[in-house]
Amino acid sequence: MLVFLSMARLGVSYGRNLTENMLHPSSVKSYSHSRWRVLQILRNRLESQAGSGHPVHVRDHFQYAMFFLLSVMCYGDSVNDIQIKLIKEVQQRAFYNSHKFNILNFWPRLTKIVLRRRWEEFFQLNKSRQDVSIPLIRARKKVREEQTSKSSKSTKEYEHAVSYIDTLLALEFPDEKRELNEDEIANLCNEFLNAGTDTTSTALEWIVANLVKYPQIQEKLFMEIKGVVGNGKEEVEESDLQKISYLKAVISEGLRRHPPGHFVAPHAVTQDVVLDEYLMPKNGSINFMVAEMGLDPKVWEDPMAFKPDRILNIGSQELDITGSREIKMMPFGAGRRICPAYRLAMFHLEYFVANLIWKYKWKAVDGDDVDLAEKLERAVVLMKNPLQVHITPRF
Ligand code: HEM
Repeated sequence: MLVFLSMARLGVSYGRNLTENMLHPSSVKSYSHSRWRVLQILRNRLESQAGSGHPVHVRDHFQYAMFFLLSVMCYGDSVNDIQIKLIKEVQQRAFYNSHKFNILNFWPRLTKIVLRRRWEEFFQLNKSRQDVSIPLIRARKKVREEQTSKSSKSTKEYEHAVSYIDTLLALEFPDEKRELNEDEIANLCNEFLNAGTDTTSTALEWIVANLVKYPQIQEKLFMEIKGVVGNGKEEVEESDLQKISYLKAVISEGLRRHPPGHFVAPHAVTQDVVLDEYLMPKNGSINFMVAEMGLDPKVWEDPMAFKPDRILNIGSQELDITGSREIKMMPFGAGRRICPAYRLAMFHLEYFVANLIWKYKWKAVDGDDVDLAEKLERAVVLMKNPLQVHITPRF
């Protein structure tokens, strides 16, 4: 457990900074090839299920797409389909079992005796993640060394894209004068994938669910995309996205109404603070009710409704989702510990929503309304009844 806790600290001080660096717009741009590749894979998966005549269950396809994309950003472009499936399998097993291990944080000396089996299970699970991660780290290291020794002349931008591992391999602890070891790198990769995949794929499912439930909003979005992209193009390109203001409004409204996490990670109070006559003592643990904020009727009129126009109507003062000017909603947290990948997540949501709506008409399964009931699954709030749809190619 000590290993686990020290990695949590590493995650804060180093992992966070590095995640921010590699998610800088200039690094993100070099992944456009991978995004296009993942979009093709996602479309093939959706179409092959639609072709069977059965409704399409989107969740697994969306999760797979996000695992694929973030695995490439983490381990480099050479990870293959089989490896992605393995990464997804071990990451999800760890994620869905994580609640069982919280208790091990308390009195480790005692739990090592009375909960010996659970400790074994925890180490086993951790080992299975490392067994998948470490060969990928070594493979990436080799690719990088080969690229450097050949001083590769490839003009393909994606072959030079900096992966998360590259940034970790280049790191040296200033005080200890040592590099990160493989276990530490693997743990930071686990954090990267864990924090980024289910959150983004869940947000995608909620947003598409609302576009299925409200076909007039879906149609409006389609027409707005058409106005920018024009006829005859297969892809909504990344440079098109920022021109479609209704798209950003749909995504923001989706995150307001259905933030994937209803809380942020626990924070600590650094000094005694009195708020509304309540004392929050120094070192007290504190959290924020993210979902409640987005549904506050004092801030949002008719808060339960899905109305992207309300975001457009905010006007010239664009909605601030980072909480730097005001806090009306904070799906990514706010302040110093805001999600380091919030721009990337917004960008992925815009890219996939735009391209999926551009390519297909999405309809509810005959006679069914879309049920927006929620279910808490570990830290993420999912659709209780996973979305099922019919899709028809538009062109
Ligand atoms: C819609 C998608 C996403 C949502 C809603 C989301 C939301 C959040 C929230 C609420 C936090 C906690 C902030 C706090 O404690 O104050 C967080 C932290 C974090 N997120 Fe995201 N996130 C998303 C996508 C991503 C992606 C794609 C990545 C990585 C590629 C990522 C990496 C992280 C990391 C590493 C942390 C921990 C940062 C720290 O320890 O300071 N997230 N995210």
